[in-house]
Amino acid sequence: MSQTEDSRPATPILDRVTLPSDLKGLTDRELVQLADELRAETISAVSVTGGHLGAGLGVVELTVALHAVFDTPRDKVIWDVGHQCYPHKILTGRRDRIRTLRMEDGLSGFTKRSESPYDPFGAGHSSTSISAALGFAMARELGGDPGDAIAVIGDGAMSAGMAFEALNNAGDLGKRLFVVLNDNEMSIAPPTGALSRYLTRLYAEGPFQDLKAVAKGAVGFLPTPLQEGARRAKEMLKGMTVGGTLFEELGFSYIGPVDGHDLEQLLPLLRTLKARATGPVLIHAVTRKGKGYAPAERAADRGHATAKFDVATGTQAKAKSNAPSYTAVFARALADQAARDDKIVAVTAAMPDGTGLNLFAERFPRRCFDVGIAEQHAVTYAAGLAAGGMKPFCALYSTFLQRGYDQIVHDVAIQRLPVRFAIDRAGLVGADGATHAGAYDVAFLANLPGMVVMAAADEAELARMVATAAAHDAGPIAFRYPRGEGMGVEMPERAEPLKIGKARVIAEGKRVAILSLGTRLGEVMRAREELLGMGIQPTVVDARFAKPLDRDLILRLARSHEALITIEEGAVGGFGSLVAQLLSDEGVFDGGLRFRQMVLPDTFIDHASPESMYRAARMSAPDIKAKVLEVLGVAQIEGKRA
Ligand SMILES: Cc1ncc(C[n+]2csc(CCOP(=O)(O)OP(=O)(O)O)c2C)c(N)n1
Ligand SMILES: CC(=O)[C@@H](O)[C@H](O)COP(=O)(O)O
Ligand SMILES: [Mg+2]
Repeated sequence: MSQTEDSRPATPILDRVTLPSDLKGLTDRELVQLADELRAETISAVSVTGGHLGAGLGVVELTVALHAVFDTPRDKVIWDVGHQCYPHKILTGRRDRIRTLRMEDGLSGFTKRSESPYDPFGAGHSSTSISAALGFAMARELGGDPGDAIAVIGDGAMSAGMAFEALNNAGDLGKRLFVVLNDNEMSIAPPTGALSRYLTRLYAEGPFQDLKAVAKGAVGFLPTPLQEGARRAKEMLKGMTVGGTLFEELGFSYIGPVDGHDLEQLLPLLRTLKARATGPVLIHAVTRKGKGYAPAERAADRGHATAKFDVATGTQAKAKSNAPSYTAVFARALADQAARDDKIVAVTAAMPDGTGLNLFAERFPRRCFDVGIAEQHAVTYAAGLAAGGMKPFCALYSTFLQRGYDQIVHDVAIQRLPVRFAIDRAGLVGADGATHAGAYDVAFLANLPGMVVMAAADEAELARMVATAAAHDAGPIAFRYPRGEGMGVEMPERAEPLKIGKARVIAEGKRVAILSLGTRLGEVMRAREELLGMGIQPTVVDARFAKPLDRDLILRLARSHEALITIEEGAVGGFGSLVAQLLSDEGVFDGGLRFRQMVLPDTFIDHASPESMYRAARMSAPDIKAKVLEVLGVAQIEGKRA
C-alpha cells in the first residue's frame, strides 16, 4: 500500500467512508480494497498510540462484511472484550479521532456505549457478548429496540463459562441471533483447553453444518453482480453435511468453518443469513491474529498489545525501566518459594505472561496451570487443590478476580481453604481505563471472615508477602500489587514471612499519623518531605495488612495524635473503612480524634496516563499534603510554617 507524505497510508476508498451506510454504495471489489486500506489505517493508528493490534487486524474483513451487510447501528454488532474494535471505530464515524486511542479525553480502547451509537454494548472483560446479544434479541421480540443482534466472540473468550451459559439459554429460546466465532487459535497466549482442541478439530476434519434452508435459493435471492460469490457460498453450504457439532446440540445452526479473511465468501454468506435465518446461528470464522502485518503475525502473542512502533520495522518504543516490574518480582519470589516447597502450585486464567507465571512455568511446568479465561473456575480449582493438600497461588488481575467473587466466598473462605491470591494490576492501570482498574479487591476481600489481605508498598515487601502467603496454611490469604515497575528498593537476600497483622512504622512524628496501605507510600513520603519544611512532622505507617488490622498500633497512634489519615488505592469500603470501624468500636472518636480516608473517588475513572489518573483521584503527594493541612486546620499558604 502506498503511503502519503506524512507517512499515513493512501486510503482512497476509506476516505469515502464516514459511516457504515457509506459501505452500501461500494461494490464487493471495492469492499475488498477497503479492507486493505482499513488494515493499513489500523496499523498506522496503533503505531502512534500503542494498544491492542493483533486482534483488530484479525477481524478487518469481518468488520467490513458485518457493516456492509447489516444495518448498524439499528443492527447491533457486539464485540467481545472489545480489544478488536479499532477497525470498527474507524468505520463508524471515529476515524478522525483514531489516533487518540487510549489517551486522556481520546477514544477508549474498547467499545463504549457513551462513545457512539455504533457501540451498543461496552466491554473490556471477556465472554459477555453472547449474553448481551441475546438480551438485545429478546428485547426486540418484546417490542424493544428493533434490529439484529450479532455477537463476535473469539476462541479464547468462548472458553469461559459465561459464553456457554449464554449459548445454553439462546439455544433454548430459539430466537434469531448471530454469533460469529472468530477462531484464530489464539488467546493472548496460545489457547489451552479441550474446547480449543475441539474447534481445531472442527476445521481439521472438514466442514459440516445443517443450514440447507439458508443455502436454498441463495443464488436467486442475491443481486446479479454477487452471483459468483453467492455461487461459491452456496457450493460451500451444499458441500456441508449435517453434523453433530456441540453448537448444534445446543440449538444453534452451525455454519463453517469459513475463511474469515475472504470477503468473497463472507459477504454472500452473511447476506444469505441475514435474509433467511430464523433462529440462533453460529458462524465459525477462521482467522489469523495479526493478519497482514508481518511483525504482528510473527510475534508469539501475534501482536496482541503493543507500545508505539515503527511501521516499517515493527520495532516498538521501549520505556526506560529503573526497577523490575512487580509482576516479575512476584514470579521470581514464587519460584524461589516453590523451589523449597514442592506443594506450591500456580494457577492463571489465560494470563501467563501478564501475571509472570510463564516464568514459573518454565521452571515448574507440571505445577503451573493455565485454565483459560475462566476466573471462576480458577478460584474453585485452586480451592480444590488446597483441599487436596497443595498450596495453590491463584494469580489473577484484580479486575478479573471480580468474576470469581462467589467462588472466593463460597468455595474458599467459608471452607477456610488456604488459597493464596496473588492480585496483580491492583489500583489504577492507565490506558485500559475503568474496565480494568483494580479498585475493589480490598473492599470485597477484607470483609470476608478469616481472609488475610495484604498490599505491598514496594517490591521488597511483595517478595515478603509471597513468603508470608507460602507459609500461611491457616486459611485464605491475598496480596495485591500494581501494574508497572517497582520503586527500585534493595531486595532482601531471602524474603522472610511477615507477622500476620503487623504494620511497620516508617517515620515517627507527631500531631498527624498517615496510615498507608500499598504503593501510595512513596507519595506519602514525598508529601511528608514537604510538610517537614512547613514544620509539620507526620508519623507514617506502612499498614501492610488491611486484614487483620494492626489494632494495637492503630489505637496507640489514634490516642497519641490529633488526626489520623488513611490512604489506599482502592474504593471506599476497604482499609480506611475498617480502620474507621475499629476506631468507632473502640470509642476513639468520642475523644475528638480527627479522621480522614483517602480512597479512590466514587466514579469510574476513564483511560489516561497513570499520573493523570492519580491526579484525578487525588492520590498524589500534593493531595496528601493538602489533606494533612486540612485535617490540622492549617491554611495552605506556600512556605507558611505551622
Ligand atoms: C474476564 C477476562 N479475563 C481475561 C481477560 C484478558 N484478555 C483480554 S483479551 C484475551 C484473549 C482473548 O482471546 P480471544 O477471545 O480468542 O480473542 P483474540 O485476542 O484471539 O482475538 C484475554 C485473556 C479479559 N479481558 N477478561
Ligand atoms: C484486553 C485485555 O484485557 C488485556 O489485553 C489487557 O489489556 C492486558 O493488560 P496489561 O497490559 O496490563 O497486561
Ligand atoms: Mg483468539
